[in-house]
Amino acid sequence: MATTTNSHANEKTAAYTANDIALIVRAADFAARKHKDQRRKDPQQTPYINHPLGVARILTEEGNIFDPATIAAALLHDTVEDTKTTFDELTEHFGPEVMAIVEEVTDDKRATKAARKQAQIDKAPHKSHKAKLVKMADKLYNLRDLERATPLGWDRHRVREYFKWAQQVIAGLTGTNDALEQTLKEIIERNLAKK
Ligand SMILES: Nc1nc2c(ncn2[C@@H]2O[C@H](COP(=O)(O)OP(=O)(O)O)[C@@H](OP(=O)(O)OP(=O)(O)O)[C@H]2O)c(=O)[nH]1
Ligand SMILES: [Mn+2]
Repeated sequence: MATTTNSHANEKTAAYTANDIALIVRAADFAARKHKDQRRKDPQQTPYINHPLGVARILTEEGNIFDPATIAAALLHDTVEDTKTTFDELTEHFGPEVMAIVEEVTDDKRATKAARKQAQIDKAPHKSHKAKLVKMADKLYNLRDLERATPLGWDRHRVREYFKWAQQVIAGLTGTNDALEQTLKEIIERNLAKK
């Protein structure tokens, strides 16, 4: 575990502190307030906060990841990209490590959509271990969401293109977490096998 500051950070038996629990609850509360007026693109218009909460759950329950900074960053991962939150605010409330993970998974909204999509493919292999974990869980959540319900305005072609693009991004994230990689491989193969 060379990439974690606490060598037990991913073990369920590690001694977590009051500060660790407080950090995670603070992140969940902050994200809920920042995303409060946003909805997902599914026909039911699910509250947006379900997504960051689900990404964090994928890390704990499927990835066996319990590093507090990684879980806090998962909860906060779309706040800068999709709300008015700044990186300075994240540093102020959550410290430089959590901010830096969120920064690594935040697209540059000044770039065109095509450039952002290509940048995710190109930059994936160079991300830190913790950022790769958050990115894998983010993709897994979104692919499951696509399998469950087609976003408003999307057709089968667009769904398929998202699966193909996600496969390319994920190719650059491998060697990070076996369980998440296996689950991603299965959902992508199952969906790209569809006509
Ligand atoms: N599958 C799915 N995605 C939804 C839904 N509602 C919102 N999204 C978000 O839409 C983004 C994917 O849609 P795109 O058309 O590719 O991207 P865009 O929003 O930037 O235009 C994801 O952003 P992201 O989390 O930042 O990830 P990504 O852009 O890295 O894929 C995902 O979280 C939904 O109902 N289903
Ligand atoms: Mn996301």
